[in-house]
Amino acid sequence: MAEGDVALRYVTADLGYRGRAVLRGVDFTVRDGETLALVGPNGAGKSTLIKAVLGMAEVVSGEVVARAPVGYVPQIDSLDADFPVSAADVVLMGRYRRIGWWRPTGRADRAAVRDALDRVGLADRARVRFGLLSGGQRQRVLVARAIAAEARLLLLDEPLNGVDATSQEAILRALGELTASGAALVVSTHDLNVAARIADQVCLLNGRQWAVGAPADVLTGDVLRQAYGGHAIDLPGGRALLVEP
Ligand SMILES: Nc1ncnc2c1ncn2[C@@H]1O[C@H](COP(=O)(O)OP(=O)(O)OP(=O)(O)O)[C@@H](O)[C@H]1O
Repeated sequence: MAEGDVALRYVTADLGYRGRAVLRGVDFTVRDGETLALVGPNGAGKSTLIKAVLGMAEVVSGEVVARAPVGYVPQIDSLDADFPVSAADVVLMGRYRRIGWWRPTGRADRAAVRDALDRVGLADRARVRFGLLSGGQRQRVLVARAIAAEARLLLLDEPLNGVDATSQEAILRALGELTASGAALVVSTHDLNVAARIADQVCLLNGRQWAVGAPADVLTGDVLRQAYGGHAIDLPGGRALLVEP
């Protein structure tokens, strides 16, 4: 298979806040049609790596080059669920970059919203208030918003965190369709089984980039033991590993 165009590249990047790096040595490339999974313990720097693309964290040194337009799916608990809008309204926000928020929405926008909700299995929830949906359904709406935006590079921060099994499968199916259509994805996850299942590359973080490569090369006991000092982790294939500090 021919290699896709570069969608995202980190070049020996140190990332952080107010001039202080919290994550060092990030160095990888994601191409069209590829999924890169970000894994690592709490506080490893997964969100920071994603936020550096969006200008929400600082590139202290090195370089981060992303191809626009970028879609971002934030952690669900960072949102105000009482927001008085419907699921369809939230998805429509993904179109604002294209139509300008002050312009009336057209038929094509409404069709794009319906299609995006359908792709995450929520076509029948379009008019339901966002805050009345379950956590998993809200997460699916946010994925639909990124789909409606027609972004070619999507950054998803823990999209499966606290999500029920039905929503998890709907989200993973939608992500698979996005990469099949040529989008590049970066997905952070605590779940190494999910990483092994969806990723072409896995990037293992803990304050610095410990490893990046094919899942079979990165998700090994030896590599994980080094990066996750003092944590119990679930390995792909249902095995568990207790890591001594
Ligand atoms: N706005 C901020 N200002 C300063 N430091 C921050 C800020 N946000 C995060 N950090 C610090 O950066 C480090 C990495 O945090 P980050 O949220 O990127 O990790 P994470 O891997 O996403 O963690 P989690 O899995 O718990 O969400 C942590 O030490 C955190 O305290």
